[in-house]
Amino acid sequence: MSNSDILGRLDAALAKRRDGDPAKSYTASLYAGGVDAISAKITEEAAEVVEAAGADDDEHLIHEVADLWFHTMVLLQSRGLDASAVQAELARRFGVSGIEEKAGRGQSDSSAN
Ligand SMILES: N=c1c2ncn([C@@H]3O[C@H](COP(=O)(O)OP(=O)(O)OP(=O)(O)O)[C@@H](O)[C@H]3O)c2ncn1[C@@H]1O[C@H](COP(=O)(O)O)[C@@H](O)[C@H]1O
Repeated sequence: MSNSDILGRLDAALAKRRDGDPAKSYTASLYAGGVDAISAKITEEAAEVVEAAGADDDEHLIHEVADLWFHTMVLLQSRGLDASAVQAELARRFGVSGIEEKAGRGQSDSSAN
């Protein structure tokens, strides 16, 4: 399958699972567990990414990052959001140095560290 706009197509599939049967759809079972259950899964997947980062197996690392992305997309969907919102935020940040952006935060947020 082409990977063109895969995040958009996956989001459409995840949205359709909102009324899905948890016994037949893994995504529906995640929604049924609520934000706490989805977040716990994200913590687990993030740890698997970190573990894979320490090994010399690129395919395994890609597999684990895909699992993490998938579960964060389910979390966004559970809040009525989708990947396009994150893509828009990354686009907004694009070309802005992370160091400059963080320094600029202090002008409007005195609690920034
Ligand atoms: N992209 C995914 C996707 N990525 C990961 N997963 C599931 O996420 C779970 C990951 O949990 P685990 O880490 O415990 O799984 P694991 O196999 O033990 O993995 P490792 O521990 O070995 O890393 C597995 O059940 C995977 O099948 C996904 N499940 C579904 N999708 C997409 O979502 C669509 C809807 O899926 P259903 O809701 O299941 O119909 C599918 O058509 C896919 O496009």
